[in-house]
Amino acid sequence: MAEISTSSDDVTKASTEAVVTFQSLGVVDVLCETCDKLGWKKPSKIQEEAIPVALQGNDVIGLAETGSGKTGAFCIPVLQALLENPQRLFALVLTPTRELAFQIEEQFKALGSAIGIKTCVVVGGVDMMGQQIILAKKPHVVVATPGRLVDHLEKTKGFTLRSIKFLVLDEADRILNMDFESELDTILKVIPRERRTFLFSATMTGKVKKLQRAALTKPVKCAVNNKYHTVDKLFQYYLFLPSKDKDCYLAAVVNELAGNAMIIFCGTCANTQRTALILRNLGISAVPLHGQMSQAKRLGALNKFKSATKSILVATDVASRGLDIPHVDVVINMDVPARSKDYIHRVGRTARAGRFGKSVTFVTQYDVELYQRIEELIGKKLPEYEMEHNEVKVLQERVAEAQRLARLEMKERGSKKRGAVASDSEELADQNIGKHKIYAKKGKKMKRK
Ligand SMILES: Nc1ncnc2c1ncn2[C@@H]1O[C@H](COP(=O)(O)OP(=O)(O)OP(=O)(O)O)[C@@H](O)[C@H]1O
Repeated sequence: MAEISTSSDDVTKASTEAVVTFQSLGVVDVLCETCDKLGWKKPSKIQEEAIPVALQGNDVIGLAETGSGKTGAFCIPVLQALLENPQRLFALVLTPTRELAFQIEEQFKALGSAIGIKTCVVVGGVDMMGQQIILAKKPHVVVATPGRLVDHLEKTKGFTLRSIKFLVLDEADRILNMDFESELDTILKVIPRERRTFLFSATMTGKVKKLQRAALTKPVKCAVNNKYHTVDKLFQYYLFLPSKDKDCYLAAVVNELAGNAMIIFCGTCANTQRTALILRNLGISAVPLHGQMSQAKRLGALNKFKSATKSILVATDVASRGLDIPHVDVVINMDVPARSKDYIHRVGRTARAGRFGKSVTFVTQYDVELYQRIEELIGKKLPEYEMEHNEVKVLQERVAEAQRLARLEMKERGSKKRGAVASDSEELADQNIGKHKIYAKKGKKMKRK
C-alpha cells in the first residue's frame, strides 16, 4: 500500500513554500467556489493529502484527527467524479450512526448545492416508506447506516446498488467491526467490484484482514499526524474520584464549568438517562441522547443541543463519533469508555476545526486499568483536573435528593413501559422538569457563571 504521511511540521513548512488552494489540488471551479462560499478558504491538512490522490483515481484510506475535515476530503472527490460522469445512484456512504448520516448528507448538499445534487438518508428508527419514495427517485448519493440499507435491499422492490461507482466507509474502523459484519458482507455482495472505495476515520483498524473485507484496490494511505493523535488545542485532564461520589463530582464540575456547552458521555443508556435526570433535578438543563430513544426524539435532543437551547447533552457513544457541533467547549467522560479508541472520538467532539476545547475523564478505583490503556493509546500522561475536594462534599445532600428523585422517575418510566403506554426517555425527562423547578426553588439553585 502506498503511504502519504504528513506531520504538522511538514505541513507548516510546506505551506510557507507554496499556498495550497482547492484549485491547486485539482478541484474544479464550481466546487472551489462552493468551498469559498462555505468559508473554507483553504483545504485542511487531510483534504490537502487525500483530494489529489482521490482525484487521480485511487482508493484512499484517510486517517486524520477528529474535526479535521475528513467529510469534505471524501465529499469533494465524489462530487467531482459525479460531475464528470453524471449518473443516478452514483455513491454509497456507510456510517455507523443515524445522526452522522444526516450530517454527512448535509455536507454533500452544501458542497453539491451548485450542481443540483440529489441525496437520500437511509437510517433505522424512521418509517421505511418515506425512504422508499426517495430511493425510487434514484438520488445521486445514498448515505446509510448498514442495517436499514440491508432492509431496503431485501424489501424495497426495484432498489439495487448495481450502478454504484463509489463506496465510502466513514468511521471505517467501526463499520469494519464485528457489529456490522453481516450487513457489510451483504452490501458488498450487491455492489460492483469495479468501484472506487474510500475509508476514513480518526482511528483505523490495523488488522489487515479487516481492511481486506473492504475490498480496496491498491489503496493509498493518507495519514495526517501520528496515529491516534488528539488535537493540540484540546486540553485533556483526568479526575481521580471514589466511585460512590461520581454524581457529586459531576455536579461540581458542571457547576464550575457552567456557561459552557458540554457533552457528558456515559457507558449505558440507563446511566445516560439517570444522569440527565439528576442534573435536571439539580436545576441544570440537560438533554439525554441514547439508543433507546425514538429516532424523532434523538434528532430533537440533538437539535436542542445544537441550537443551544440546552447547553448540556448527556449521551452514550451513539454521539461519540463524527458529530460536528462547533460550539462544544467541554467533554466530560462520566464513565471511562470500554473501548480505548472511543476515547479519541469522544473528546474529539470538542476543539474542532481549530477551536479550543477541554475534556475531563472521571477515573474511579475500578477504572485504572482501562484508563491506563487510553493513556497508552494517545501516547501521553494527562494532568489531573484540579478540584477542591471539600467543596464537592458540600453538594452531597442535594445530590442525594436529586438521585432519589431520579430513581423514582426511572422506576415510573419502567412501569409505564410495562404498561401499554410507551414512554420515551426524553419525554419523561421533559415531564419531570416541572418537578425539578419546584426542587430547585426549595434548594439553593446551583451557581451559574
Ligand atoms: N477546508 C476547510 N476550511 C474550514 N472549515 C472546514 C474545512 N473543511 C471542513 N471544515 C469544517 O470543519 C468541521 C469539521 O469537519 P468534519 O466534520 O468533516 O471533521 P472530521 O474530520 O470528519 O471529524 P470526526 O473524526 O470527528 O468525524 C466542519 O464544521 C466542517 O464544515
